[in-house]
Amino acid sequence: MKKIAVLGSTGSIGTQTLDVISREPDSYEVVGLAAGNNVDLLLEQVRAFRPKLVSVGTKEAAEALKLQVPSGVKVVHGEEGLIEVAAGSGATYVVCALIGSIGLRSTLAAIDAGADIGLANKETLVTAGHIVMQRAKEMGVALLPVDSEHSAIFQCLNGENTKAIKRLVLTASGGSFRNRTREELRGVTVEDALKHPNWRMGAKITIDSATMVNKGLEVMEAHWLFGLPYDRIDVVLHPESIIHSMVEFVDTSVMAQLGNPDMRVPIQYALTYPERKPSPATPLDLLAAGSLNFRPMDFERFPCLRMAYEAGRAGGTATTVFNAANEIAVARFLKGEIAFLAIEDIISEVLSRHDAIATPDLETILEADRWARLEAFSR
Ligand SMILES: NC(=O)C1=CN([C@@H]2O[C@H](COP(=O)(O)OP(=O)(O)OC[C@H]3O[C@@H](n4cnc5c(N)ncnc54)[C@H](OP(=O)(O)O)[C@@H]3O)[C@@H](O)[C@H]2O)C=CC1
Ligand SMILES: CC(=O)[C@@H](O)[C@H](O)COP(=O)(O)O
Ligand SMILES: [Mn+2]
Repeated sequence: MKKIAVLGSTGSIGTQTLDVISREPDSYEVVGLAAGNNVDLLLEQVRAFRPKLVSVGTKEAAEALKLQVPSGVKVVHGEEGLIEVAAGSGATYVVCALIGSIGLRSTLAAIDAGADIGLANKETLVTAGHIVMQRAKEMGVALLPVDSEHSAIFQCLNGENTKAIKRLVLTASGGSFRNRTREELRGVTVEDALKHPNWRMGAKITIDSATMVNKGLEVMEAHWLFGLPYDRIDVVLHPESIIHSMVEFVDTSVMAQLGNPDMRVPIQYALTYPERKPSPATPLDLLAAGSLNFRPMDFERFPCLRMAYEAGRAGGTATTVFNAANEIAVARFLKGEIAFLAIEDIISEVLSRHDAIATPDLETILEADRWARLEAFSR
């Protein structure tokens, strides 16, 4: 039986993780849950899964929750609370499903505690990929990708020698505005931006998908997970989101992983690897799908993806700053403070004011993250 902690249990990935877990109650024991503000849903989860340790965003929320949880459940809060659930709940497997670089320190804490990691929180790798990968290697823990593209690549690789890989091809749906010109992006609303054509996800990643920042973060995530340089990681537009990504090998063979868009499949694979189990997802019917389409990526139309490659190639704190500036810009767009196109302007301006530091230590990364957030607030 796996002892599981879920960081971000009330979110899109967190709730789907608990759905997967609830279908195999004899295989998992939930020992820790962590959330932000959604105390009501967290309380429901506590009642259903009976973890011993839970964390919420604030002290006030923790005080309220303490009055309602069954006796014996310890309630903690804040980033230290996340770290306690990650490293002090007795979990042997931690699902990192927080949104944003707030997931970095708790993911590192889980690795240091020797837990295997199911990693959805891509911002952690973008922010500090060299530290996370090195720490996982030193601790001998598995870092299993949850993100659909990286799970697809992981499944296609299936133990192949990295030397046999020619390139990775990440598929991109194009997001909510894929059929609009740049001119047509002026004045788009938050509501429109939140309508992803294929996936139902949290708000931040849905906006990232529309700006193509999500694919940029995923290129960086692939760089760290699979150890390939940026010129061997490509992106292709695939509006159906049925091929989740591909690997081209040196002998010209291409392996692809296909399936209907349903995150419970990669979540479950990360939990059961190397085994496969039946899934509640709807089986793929290629005859019903009819055709699969592909278009080249247009870096003029999606400048955030170009900036992501540039930041990735610059390396060091450039990717930290790219991510942090984007997090603030997206939060401001969601609050209605800035226009959709201002997201890319903010990322560009903040990056242009930053001199990247190569191979930064954790404190340097946290400092770059703080600096970029302040800069992005003031644009
Ligand atoms: N959703 C998807 O289908 C996919 C998501 N991913 C990645 O997975 C990660 C999670 O995404 P998603 O599930 O969509 O995000 P959501 O916004 O739906 O969920 C985020 C979770 O993190 C919690 N959280 C946010 N801030 C804090 C904080 N400061 N302290 C404690 N908890 C916090 C939220 O708690 P609360 O709601 O209680 O405030 C919630 O549980 C992201 O990195 C995303 O890029 C990758 C592939 C697909
Ligand atoms: C489900 C998942 O993994 C998301 O990251 C998804 O990839 C978003 O789709 P696009 O970024 O391709 O629109
Ligand atoms: Mn993805």
